[in-house]
Amino acid sequence: MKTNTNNIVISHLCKRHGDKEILKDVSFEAKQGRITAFLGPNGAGKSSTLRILLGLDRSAGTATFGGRRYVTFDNPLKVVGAAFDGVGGNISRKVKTHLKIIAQSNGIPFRRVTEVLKIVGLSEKGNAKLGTLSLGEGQRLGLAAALLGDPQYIVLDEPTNGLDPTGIRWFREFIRQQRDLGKTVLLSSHILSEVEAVADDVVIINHGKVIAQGELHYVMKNLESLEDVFFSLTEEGGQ
Ligand SMILES: Nc1ncnc2c1ncn2[C@@H]1O[C@H](COP(=O)(O)OP(=O)(O)OP(=O)(O)O)[C@@H](O)[C@H]1O
Repeated sequence: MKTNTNNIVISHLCKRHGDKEILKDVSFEAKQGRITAFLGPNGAGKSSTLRILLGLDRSAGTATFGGRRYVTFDNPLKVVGAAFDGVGGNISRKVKTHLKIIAQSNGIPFRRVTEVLKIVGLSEKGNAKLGTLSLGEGQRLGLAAALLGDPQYIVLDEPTNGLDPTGIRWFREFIRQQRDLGKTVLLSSHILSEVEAVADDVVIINHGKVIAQGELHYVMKNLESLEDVFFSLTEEGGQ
């Protein structure tokens, strides 16, 4: 049987900040063609894990894309698309220019800028200045930047933060399309109900420790919602 290698594999991450152990042997996989939601309350360790995955921080253990660490890719944007909070960039710069600068520094043709603006529904905003974008438009621009290199892996930290109901609906449709294209999607959230509708698999982290993982319907068992799952697990000693 052919094994699928386009998975994100997080393996035995351990991390301390001073006396505080913030990641305690964190291990899980995000599989190709599936949406994996990485869930947990504020301060649980989600961003710390994603930062290590994206080579922005170090720790014991390994975090790889298809068996390779992020820092080993020559043109990472062509392999991994990531969006963390905020767009960054000069607020007086045009949306198109912002994306062109990212494209240029990653060997991506400019025509891709028009394509990604269309994918995220921002075609009309190409000449708008970054500083004039709404929160939701900024989120879409972050996604556009992540998609520039048509990456296999999509890693999004709190992608629905600040989106209104229309934006959340749009995002769900968008991320399902990416999954159906065969991408490996990992997204973090502390708002369980916002990812419940799209997640195939879930990983729940609390106090730096993975307390549950598996297919959404398996983890939810007979409970009504992920909120119920989360509270039942943490009340039973998820510390
Ligand atoms: N540089 C640092 N120095 C000290 N403590 C840190 C540092 N970075 C993170 N932490 C701590 O590590 C823990 C995990 O933080 P992290 O940002 O990974 O959580 P999170 O699950 O992403 O939370 P949120 O949903 O609020 O973004 C927190 O207790 C945080 O205070």
